[in-house]
Amino acid sequence: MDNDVVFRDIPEADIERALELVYLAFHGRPEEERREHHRRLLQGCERIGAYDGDTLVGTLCAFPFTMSVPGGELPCPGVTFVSVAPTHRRRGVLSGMMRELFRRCAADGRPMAALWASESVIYGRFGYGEGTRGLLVEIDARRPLALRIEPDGRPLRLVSPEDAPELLAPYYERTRAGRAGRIARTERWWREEWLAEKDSDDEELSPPRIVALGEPLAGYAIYRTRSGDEDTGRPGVLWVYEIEADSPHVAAALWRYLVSIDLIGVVKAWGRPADDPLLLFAADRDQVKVTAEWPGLWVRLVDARAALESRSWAADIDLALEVRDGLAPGNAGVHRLTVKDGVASCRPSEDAPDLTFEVRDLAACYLGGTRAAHAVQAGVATEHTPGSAALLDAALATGHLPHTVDEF
Ligand SMILES: CC(=O)SCCNC(=O)CCNC(=O)[C@H](O)C(C)(C)COP(=O)(O)OP(=O)(O)OC[C@H]1O[C@@H](n2cnc3c(N)ncnc32)[C@H](O)[C@@H]1OP(=O)(O)O
Repeated sequence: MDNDVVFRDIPEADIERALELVYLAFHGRPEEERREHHRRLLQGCERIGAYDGDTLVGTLCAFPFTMSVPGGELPCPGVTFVSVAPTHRRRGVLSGMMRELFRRCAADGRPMAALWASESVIYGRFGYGEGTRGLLVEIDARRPLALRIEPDGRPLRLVSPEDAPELLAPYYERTRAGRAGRIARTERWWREEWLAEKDSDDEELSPPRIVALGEPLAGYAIYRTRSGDEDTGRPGVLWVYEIEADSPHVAAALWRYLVSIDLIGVVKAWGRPADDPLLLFAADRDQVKVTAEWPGLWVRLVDARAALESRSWAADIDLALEVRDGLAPGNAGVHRLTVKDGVASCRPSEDAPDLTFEVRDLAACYLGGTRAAHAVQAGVATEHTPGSAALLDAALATGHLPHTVDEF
């Protein structure tokens, strides 16, 4: 650790310096409109800086999110704008900022943190585990979508981006309760992150289009399109940003609509969950292909006992869990997890452990997306009492896999 570096709040007056450091680290040179957007985001964030004397050499910011967990929700810093000056790399600056974040979380009762990683290799060492996975689904749109089920026959309607938050936000809140890993979206988040006129990564894309089905709303999709190029033969592309539906029949109607739009050769959906019903109700899996897969949200249990007590459980259980954690000392050791009539208690224990996890693997299991038995089979967790991983999995089971497309 670099002893000359101190970790403290980045005051408002240093936001401009923080942005310069972030652009330096990410090799960016955004236009003023984008910088202004970043400025506003940073103003709303908790901001931890690493200062070498007066020089800002590291930033770690966090959105004050509330995140769904099975059966409830938790306050959850959404870690973002992480950067270290090229002159100060690999001297423990990020490690120091992370420790400072965990110290603050433990002090003010925030049992978990989450982030999206620029590189998957970085955050496991800090105890973050893969909380959600995303699939890239590509659909050949030169022919109608072949379906095994009947699509909902009710009419579809287009909704303007201006009117969309009022219609979609209450619906999204309901889906959030059924899927762990989803943040509560503010009106500003809807307008600036979801429904902005321009896509920040690809300005060639159309404004967002919103299609809705049902009154009251039974499902919606948000998408953008890019026209094809006759000279090069590049097909028109439709990017699905979000699709949510009450039933597989509503989902089928939305997907069929998206695939049937004229002058579009391919529909691509980014970050779909592995349990997307489309993958089962599509009649021709040569038409609907998963072409990539990656970790989405990385989750950190800063106070594992509080986090375990805060989620719902699918079965009663009584196990001694050993957790290995070098960065959040309160987590390290054996904890007796008892779930009775759906209510969990988790206490420090002297018992011999039934299972041993690194905190990152416990975090991966926490939202329900990774099975403890897989962690044992992969050799990254140890089962001391035969059958205990299966018992834990039965208790952790959720109706839907955790999933989010809110990248931050
Ligand atoms: C949530 C987000 O914002 S994701 C964005 C992350 N930021 C970026 O990718 C911007 C460019 N990169 C950077 O600014 C820096 O390299 C950072 C922030 C990734 C790392 O900062 P550093 O201060 O160098 O990390 P630090 O010195 O604390 O590293 C701790 C350990 O992680 C390892 N590590 C850090 N970054 C990386 C990496 N990109 N690849 C592999 N290992 C890494 C270090 O080697 C070190 O390992 P050790 O403990 O075995 O010695």
